[in-house]
Amino acid sequence: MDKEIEVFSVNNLSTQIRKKKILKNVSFKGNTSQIIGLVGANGSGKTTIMKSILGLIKFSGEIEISKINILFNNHPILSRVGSLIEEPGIYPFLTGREHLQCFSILKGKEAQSDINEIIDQLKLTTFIDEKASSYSLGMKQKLAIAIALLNKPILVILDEPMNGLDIQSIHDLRDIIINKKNQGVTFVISSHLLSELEKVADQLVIIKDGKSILNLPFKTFKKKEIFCLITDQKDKLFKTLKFNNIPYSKNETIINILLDESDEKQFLNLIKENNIKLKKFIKKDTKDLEDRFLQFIY
Ligand SMILES: Nc1ncnc2c1ncn2[C@@H]1O[C@H](COP(=O)(O)OP(=O)(O)OP(=O)(O)O)[C@@H](O)[C@H]1O
Repeated sequence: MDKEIEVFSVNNLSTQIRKKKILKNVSFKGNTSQIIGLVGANGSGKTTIMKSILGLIKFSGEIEISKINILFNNHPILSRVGSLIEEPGIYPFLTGREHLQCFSILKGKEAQSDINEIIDQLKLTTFIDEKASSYSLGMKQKLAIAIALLNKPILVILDEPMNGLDIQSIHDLRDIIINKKNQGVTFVISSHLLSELEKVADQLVIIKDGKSILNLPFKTFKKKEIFCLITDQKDKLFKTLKFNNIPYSKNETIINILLDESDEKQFLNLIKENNIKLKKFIKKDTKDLEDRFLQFIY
């Protein structure tokens, strides 16, 4: 399978709710068999991004799935997109199987085998014929994931899919995601469980205050060092960082950058060449992935 085929793209996505800017020029994309991990603090804008891709809210910018433009309320390609956003919408008076039947757009034998395969893979057999009113939080979550995987989607969007799942179920879900990815499905998954996300995601997109501040392979994020900088010539520094494709995050005073350790000297030369004076330049010690994430974005 050709892994370079683009499945979706988000370009300069911006949204506002009652004059409050929520998303600011977010851009990223996903190819066939790629899993994009969306990570960010509470309220950073992950769910809003997912809702925009699904055409559920108004936005400016451009979103394409399979080269077809997604607009608010006009999204013909979405029959090929599975999603779980926020609370799973489950009807208490229907059984799990009836939910799957309602949401299936396939017909006859194809629909039946799609439903049976998903029940099997997600290990839903013991409760799928019970009414959903008797389901625990985790069971509802599993059913909602099953609905998202119905209809042989090309793209699956999962907002916090591990919510409420036990250890075995998280393990099973991971296997299913990887299995589907190997069959060519693209995923966008948000999670606060970095160590879980790391096990499946290829690409890491970090969202901070409605902006995509980092978009790089997960492995690269793990490998690179974080350096902390302070300068009075911020604009000049940002220009240099952008021009040289050096990932950075910033707050009022501090700028964090990601570099290969071996590139430290080269970077300092670059700073010199651009006549930028640094007041501080130190390598941060990071214990693990979580610490690395916290030190980079805050
Ligand atoms: N319906 C709404 N009305 C007003 N503000 C909203 C609405 N929906 C979202 N927001 C605001 O948009 C911002 C982004 O919210 P969003 O739910 O996208 O964040 P998130 O990254 O998914 O957060 P979490 O990790 O807590 O789920 C927040 O500041 C939130 O308060």
